[in-house]
Amino acid sequence: MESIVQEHLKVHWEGKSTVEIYSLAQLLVTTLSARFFTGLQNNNDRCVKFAELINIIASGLHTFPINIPGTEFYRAMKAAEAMRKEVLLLIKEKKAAVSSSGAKVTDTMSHLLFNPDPTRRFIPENEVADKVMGLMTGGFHSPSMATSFLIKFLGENPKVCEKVRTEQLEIASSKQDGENLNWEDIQKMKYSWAVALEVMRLVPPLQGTFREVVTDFTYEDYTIPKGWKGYWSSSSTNKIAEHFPAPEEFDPSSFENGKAAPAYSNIPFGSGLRICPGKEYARRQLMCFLHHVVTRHKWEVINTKAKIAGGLNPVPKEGFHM
Ligand code: HEM
Repeated sequence: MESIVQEHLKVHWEGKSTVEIYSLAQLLVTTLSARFFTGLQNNNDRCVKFAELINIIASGLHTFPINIPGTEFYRAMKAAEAMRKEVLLLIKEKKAAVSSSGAKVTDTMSHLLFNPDPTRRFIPENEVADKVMGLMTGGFHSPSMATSFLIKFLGENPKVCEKVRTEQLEIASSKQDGENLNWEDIQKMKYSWAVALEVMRLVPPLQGTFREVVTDFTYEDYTIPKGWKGYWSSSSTNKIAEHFPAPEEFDPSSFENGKAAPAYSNIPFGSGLRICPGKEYARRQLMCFLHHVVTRHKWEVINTKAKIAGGLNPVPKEGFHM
């Protein structure tokens, strides 16, 4: 992960006077997903293509399912077809590489292809492609949003940024030259994580999603019958004044020194049985990027009044320029 993050910063940040963090974050998370979920590495062109396709697929996820030309859903279906072709090609290439050279298997796709499932069945290629696409799509918008907004808030709050930098420099100074960050280092990034939690509280990367009501219940005199669909919203749950006295203000101290918000009061990753399975991966990714960016670069936000489009994810339409 670290070598990909460092290479990304070298190519896209070093020596640049301005960067647009939103599209760069999309490219970074796709490059990481491509590496860990498919084994693809050192192939920027294919990652750029994946990022373009996933962007279209993700935009079609919460749209009305009318599959006719001109609709967002139609575009998403077309992008999903193209993506499936790409992933099936990667599967073919991987099988050829493994049978010709016995290449080492260190990614999710290989694991799914070359190991039987618990019922001793080998998973068909199409199903493997589905799972890989699900992971790459799930791991696209939310982590790239979180990364972009984290960088934006730090650019707008220099004192907080300086405190994050001090924490990260301390961790950097405890490492040997070239030594990778490990999970203990990530856990030491307490203030940095508090800042990330506060950013995701204010701007949840995923605004909410649906649940089916499994039993009749009454809430505030309304009876909700079994079978109805409910929508839970992190953007309103995270701003209840009882838990966050100034809910609209950016104040990382709410989570500082390991302070935890009461259960279910800050739910950027959802909660319960369907809580985001990529939560710890996302934390590692966010903290690893933050470590390297803050110890090498200083930035401020150019388009502080960037418009954010609502929807499934909050999208900065013109990006965030730093
Ligand atoms: C900052 C980063 C992320 C945030 C804020 C986030 C947020 C969420 C939220 C709110 C949900 C819905 C949970 C629920 O219904 O209770 C979810 C589900 C999901 N996330 Fe994430 N996510 C992030 C990163 C990732 C990553 C990196 C991956 C994949 C590697 C991922 C894969 C998924 C999947 C597959 C689901 C569906 C789980 C299910 O329905 O059982 N997410 N995520």
